[in-house]
Amino acid sequence: MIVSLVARTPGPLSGVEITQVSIVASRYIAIGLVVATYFTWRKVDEPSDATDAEQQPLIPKNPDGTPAQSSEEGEGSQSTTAYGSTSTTATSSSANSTTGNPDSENSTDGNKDDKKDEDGKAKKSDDENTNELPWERRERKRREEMEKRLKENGNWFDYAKRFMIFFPYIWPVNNRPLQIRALLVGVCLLANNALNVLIPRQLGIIMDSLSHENDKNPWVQVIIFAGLKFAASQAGISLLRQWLWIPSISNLLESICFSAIPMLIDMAIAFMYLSATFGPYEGFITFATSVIFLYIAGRMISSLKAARRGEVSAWFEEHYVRQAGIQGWSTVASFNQVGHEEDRYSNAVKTRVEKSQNVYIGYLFAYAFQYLVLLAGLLAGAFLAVYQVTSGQSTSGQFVMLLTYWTQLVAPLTFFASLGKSISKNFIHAEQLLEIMNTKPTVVNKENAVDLEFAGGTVEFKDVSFSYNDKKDIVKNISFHVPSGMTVAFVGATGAGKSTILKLLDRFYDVTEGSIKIDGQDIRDVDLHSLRSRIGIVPQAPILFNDTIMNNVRYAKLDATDEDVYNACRAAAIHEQILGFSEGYNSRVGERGIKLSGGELQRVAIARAILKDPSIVLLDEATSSVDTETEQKIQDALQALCSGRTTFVVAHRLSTVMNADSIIVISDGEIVEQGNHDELIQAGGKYANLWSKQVFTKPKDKFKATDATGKISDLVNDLSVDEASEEVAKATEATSKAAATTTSESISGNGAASASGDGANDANTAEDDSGSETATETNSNADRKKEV
Ligand SMILES: Nc1ncnc2c1ncn2[C@@H]1O[C@H](COP(=O)(O)OP(=O)(O)OP(=O)(O)O)[C@@H](O)[C@H]1O
Repeated sequence: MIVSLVARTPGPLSGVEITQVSIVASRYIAIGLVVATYFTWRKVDEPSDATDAEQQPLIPKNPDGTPAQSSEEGEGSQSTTAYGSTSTTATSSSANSTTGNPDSENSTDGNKDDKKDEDGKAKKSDDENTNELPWERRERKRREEMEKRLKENGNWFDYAKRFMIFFPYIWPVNNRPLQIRALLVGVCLLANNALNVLIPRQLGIIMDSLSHENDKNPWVQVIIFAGLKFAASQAGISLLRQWLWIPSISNLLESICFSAIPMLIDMAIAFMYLSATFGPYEGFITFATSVIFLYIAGRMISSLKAARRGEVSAWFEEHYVRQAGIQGWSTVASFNQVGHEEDRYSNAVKTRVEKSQNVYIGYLFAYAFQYLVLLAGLLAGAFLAVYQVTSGQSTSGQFVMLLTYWTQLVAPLTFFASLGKSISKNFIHAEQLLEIMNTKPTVVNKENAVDLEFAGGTVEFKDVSFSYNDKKDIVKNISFHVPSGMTVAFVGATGAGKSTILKLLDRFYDVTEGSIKIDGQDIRDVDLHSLRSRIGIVPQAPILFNDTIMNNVRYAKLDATDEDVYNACRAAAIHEQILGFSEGYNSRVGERGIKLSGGELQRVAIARAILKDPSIVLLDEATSSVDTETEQKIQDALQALCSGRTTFVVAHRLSTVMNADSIIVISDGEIVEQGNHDELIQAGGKYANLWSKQVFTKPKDKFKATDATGKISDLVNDLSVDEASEEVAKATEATSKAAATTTSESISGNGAASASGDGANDANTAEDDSGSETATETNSNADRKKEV
């Protein structure tokens, strides 16, 4: 077009030529807008570089690059015994001897660390955080950018602006080839716009050349027409565009970029071109028709928005009911509720279908009305053109061009109406996504949080209270100090808050009051990633992904070799069993690990923790579902895992925690007793009470053992015969002592009396938590701040 304008004979520009120049100008403006938008957004993200994220292993390394173990072993080995070992004297003395000192030491450490933190903060700017991998930095920046944008106001502009937070997810950030493709796609779209006007124009030229209204060669004009049609066909620019845009990024973006924007450009061109050819009235009619059409389409869409929202929620409800039924199939089957579930699902489907039908009917009426508007516009435009042709102001070829152009214009307009529907649908879905993205996590990194500086793993809980929902305190003002490498066990009634304490340490939740410190650093001040990379947890109910066993175990350390995984599984006493599965390590475990037994699930979780090689170990009922023999094997592995590392164990089976360096008895969120096994048995309080119940069989127990030796007939726990006899003797002695002191001691004696009564006299009596707790609580409140 430019070439033909340059090559033309000099003279004033005709209306058509002015239009052509305008078209070219509008294209460049459009390209300019696209480029400007790109550069505005580009500031949000870092440019890619050779050391880019995607090329790096996903597993973060220790800051010092050394294996976690090496830095801790020195300290841990001083006073440490393995999990399950019984260096009680050393432990308690070391623990007790530091009752005052570590506090002061820690506070000094804390001050030092605080200072260090401040220095660190001053030294390191955000971008200079050398411990941060490029992909982490980019993620963080995106998050920050997103947070900035998440400001909700009521007007339309802000509503649209809120969706800009999706931009980094739909634009190929840091992918230069894809960005170039996107720009080429823009060029293709503009070429399509040009073709939309050139084809009808060419048709008019052919008509005029045939009727000798111009002196052009009709043969050549037909060839040019064929060339333009080819370019506009599925084999032309459209094919090129689709090839360039194979990586589809999002429906919404495609709809806007490939349909809405080109259509707006088409409208602008049509207005200018028809004004130049038939005069301003024709252009005005076209413009007015388009605007009225789009206005009505917009109104219809917004009036149907509520119905669409209803349809989307019905769709989600249907999906939820189906998923819940499938996931809980065993509950459904065992409670004979298949019929109930079928009804629930069919009701959900019925509701969704009804809502869909309402929306569909609404759209049908909207389309019909929009069609009438278009028809009225065409009629008005055609009447005006007919008048101009009959009055000699225009040629018949131009009339043909008008009709053809109108048809071409109607197609994108009608498409735009349906596009409005899909855009509105996408926005409604995007709203739901926005809601999720707007939900702030309860635990987040503090601004400029620094990495945890690990120095052995000393853990301190200071006046910690916590509640899940502000209504009831689950953990109440607890304090204890655990020197590095020690093993601490939490025991107590179900629901007492034991698991919650472990979750607080792993910072799944932040404490409501008080503080938790690791090596003198408040865990709220350290980077969450650096904290969790130090902690390995075996949860009470481990959840596996619906993937192979190999991938599930490897999840703890994505770059672990197969051999590493085998070793971890061997240590967790599950290797042989996995080999026995039909596809060995490649067997899939099903949704949440449903295809594994409870014991297998726990052992896979233990293998995962072993593979992670953490510095602090949290075992929450880690072996509750395995049989005694297997547990014995796992204990060896756990012993190796916990050796030299600060370990927290929650267990109901007391035989698994009796060798811990310190045992803390929790009742209703409070520490009611603490000490090692012997001390607690001697104290004859709640622990002795629990112990005696686990050691003795109940007199009325119809499963009382009747083996040949008869020696172990009184034992119900999983201790060896010798151990058991010894423990029974100890327990009996302790409980008798406690009973003897009952009469003379008023406060601590209540607990002892309860233990004695329960344990020695009536082992079958149901556990009287409240009775014995009052006394022991009072007694142990004074000791609450005692160190482990
Ligand atoms: N996410 C949560 N939201 C609200 N309450 C919770 C949540 N998790 C646990 N709780 C409540 O907190 C209390 C303590 O739970 P926790 O799991 O810590 O007990 P526990 O001593 O470990 O019990 P168990 O021995 O049965 O595992 C319980 O009453 C429980 O209902």
